[in-house]
Amino acid sequence: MTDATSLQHEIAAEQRHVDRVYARLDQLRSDAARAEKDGYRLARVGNFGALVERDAMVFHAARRRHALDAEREGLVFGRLDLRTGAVLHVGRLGVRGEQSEPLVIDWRAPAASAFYQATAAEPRGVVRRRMIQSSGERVTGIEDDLLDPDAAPPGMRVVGDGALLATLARAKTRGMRDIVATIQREQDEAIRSPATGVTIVSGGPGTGKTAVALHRAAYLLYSDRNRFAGGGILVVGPSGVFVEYIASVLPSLGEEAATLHSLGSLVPGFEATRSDRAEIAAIKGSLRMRRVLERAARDAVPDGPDELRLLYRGQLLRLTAAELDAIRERALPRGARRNEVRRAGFDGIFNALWDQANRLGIAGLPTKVEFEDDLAERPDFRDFLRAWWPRLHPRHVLGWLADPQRLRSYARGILSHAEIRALADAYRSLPERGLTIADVALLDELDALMGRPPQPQRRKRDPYLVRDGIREVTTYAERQRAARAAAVQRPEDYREYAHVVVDEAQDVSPMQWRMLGRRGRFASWTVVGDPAQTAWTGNPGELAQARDKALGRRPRHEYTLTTNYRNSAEIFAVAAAVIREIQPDLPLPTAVRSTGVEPVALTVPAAALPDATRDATAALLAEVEGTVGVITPVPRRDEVAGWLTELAAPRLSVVTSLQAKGMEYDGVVLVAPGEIRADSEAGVRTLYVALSRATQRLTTIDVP
Ligand SMILES: Nc1ncnc2c1ncn2[C@@H]1O[C@H](COP(=O)(O)OP(=O)(O)OP(=O)(O)O)[C@@H](O)[C@H]1O
Repeated sequence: MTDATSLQHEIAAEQRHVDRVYARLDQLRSDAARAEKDGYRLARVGNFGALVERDAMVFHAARRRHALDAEREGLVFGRLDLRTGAVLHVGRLGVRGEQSEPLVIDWRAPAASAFYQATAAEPRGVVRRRMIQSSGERVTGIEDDLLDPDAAPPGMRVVGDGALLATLARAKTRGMRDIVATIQREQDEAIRSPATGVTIVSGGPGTGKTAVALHRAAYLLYSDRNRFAGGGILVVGPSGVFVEYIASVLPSLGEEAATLHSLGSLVPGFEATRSDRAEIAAIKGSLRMRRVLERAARDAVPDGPDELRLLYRGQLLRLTAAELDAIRERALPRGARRNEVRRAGFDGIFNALWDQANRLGIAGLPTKVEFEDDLAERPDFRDFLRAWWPRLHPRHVLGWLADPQRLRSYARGILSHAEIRALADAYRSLPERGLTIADVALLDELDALMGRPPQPQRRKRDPYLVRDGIREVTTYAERQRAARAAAVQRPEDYREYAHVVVDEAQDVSPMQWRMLGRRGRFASWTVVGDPAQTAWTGNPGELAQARDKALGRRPRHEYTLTTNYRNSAEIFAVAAAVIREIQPDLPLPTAVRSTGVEPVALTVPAAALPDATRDATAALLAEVEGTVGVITPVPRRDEVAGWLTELAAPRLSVVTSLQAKGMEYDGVVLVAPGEIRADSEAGVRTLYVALSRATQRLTTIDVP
């Protein structure tokens, strides 16, 4: 038999199995749909036992039907032939036949781990591992690894030459793809790391850290659904662009119980996308900001009343600015939260006025309680209290930093003069340009410092209320559904996640670690990053301290990934040379794929930059099938996007070097790399990130 007929023969054999799986799937799906309907019919029988039965039936049937639909595409992707003679198929979902025999094993199940873990050196009972590629329901290719030739039965065929490389070479869509069929051993170990404690995954560019983090979320949800779907999994990435890029992976793994956020969107109501320059980010991210904010959170409100004058029974009662400040400070001892102790402030005012009224010997003074009631009824007095101690939103207090005088008084002795000047400059544009990503962590800190204003008591949620007006929840299934809906719409400031995944962790500042820590107090963690790619130029000691505090004393499990699956070897060589300039001994991953195409490096006069960028972008759009990213220095993003309006296409993105973090494109045009390099102390590292985004083609265009 020739290689080609041998391959066709094997494909046909796998197709038979795959057909059987889909036929069974259709049967299960219609069973599930029928069970759902029957469940509802059972309700009419009306006895309690029938209702419980119906509940379970409807709930499981609906969930199952949903899973079957979501995972249909390319359901079966692997096969193991074991020494024992047994054959296992591995897929996105477990499917059993009519006699309960496993037709497909879920990739997350322990029995499937050999599919990812077995190697020729350590075959773990696997003789042949087969990857099955399909398009829809049709098997299109097979790639085999013979792991234990001595145990191979006569006639066992081995075909193909590398599913991984074939997959890697395929063009990308805008979103990240799931790698479930080709997870590599070292990645699998990190994915299946214990569910408790902190799992730390590091590795150079393109080693699959993000892919691992997302598959780990899916794995955790599978291994302990109650715990992780109940509490929820929070996945945090650096930017909105990045979160959009990875968002498609989790649902495609069948998991929707995860909440995705960027560091700029973690505080409800805010969606910051703007980055600060590195030296400003270093100030805003420093733990010293906590002390600056503490002072702000205790300060008098701008434009608040600076004295109180009140006529009471013909006598003037008066509190001066100094007296008002003293009352505020007494009512707000260190550690007290301003929004929560308003009442104490008001009591301070009543007491001071009462003492004064007594001192003045006002005729016919009523009891203290009546005196307070008298005052409380007066609109002018109520207006005073509201203006003097308003309920403050963190956004108001952060806004005070835009006033250089206030900023100076809060930061004196904490930040250096130069830092205060730089920060004042940066905050001058706050009213027009809005928050930056780094500001969001400061808002969160202020929120923690000031507390929530006491809210009017909400009416308790009626557990039997399904939706407006529909109160009849009689089934377990409906309650489950209602509970799940509630879980997805967790309260806005939900902070009790069961697991927190932090991607691009090298860029999380100390203040951002505090923000994350508040959301993961009861969580286990997966922290994924590459220190060589950091843009952080602040104090490294502070960073380690804040991170350790957020992660607590939980046991740590560390993994390092060593193969770069993204870049062609030619492209990674250029990126590697750049990082070697500052870290000659840094262990770098090995890029496994060679395209034979060298990156193009152009230098053009500044005036020619727009044309050169346009030409290079058009050329890459023609050369690659998938996405093209144009990466620019931060201040140039909009200008460069303006040059490219005629080329606008869904597969073309223009992003800053900071937004490019974690991203991947088939072709990359890097504009003005020299400016990125010179931008800050972290410039070389940011350039390293930008140079390692492309899978196939890279063109850099510098200006002299
Ligand atoms: N086992 C694998 N099979 C197929 N593709 C893979 C595998 N591992 C990683 N990849 C692909 O390699 C690319 C890089 O992966 P990913 O973005 O997760 O890397 P990373 O380590 O997070 O990179 P960076 O640090 O540069 O942001 C992605 O396209 C991913 O799908």
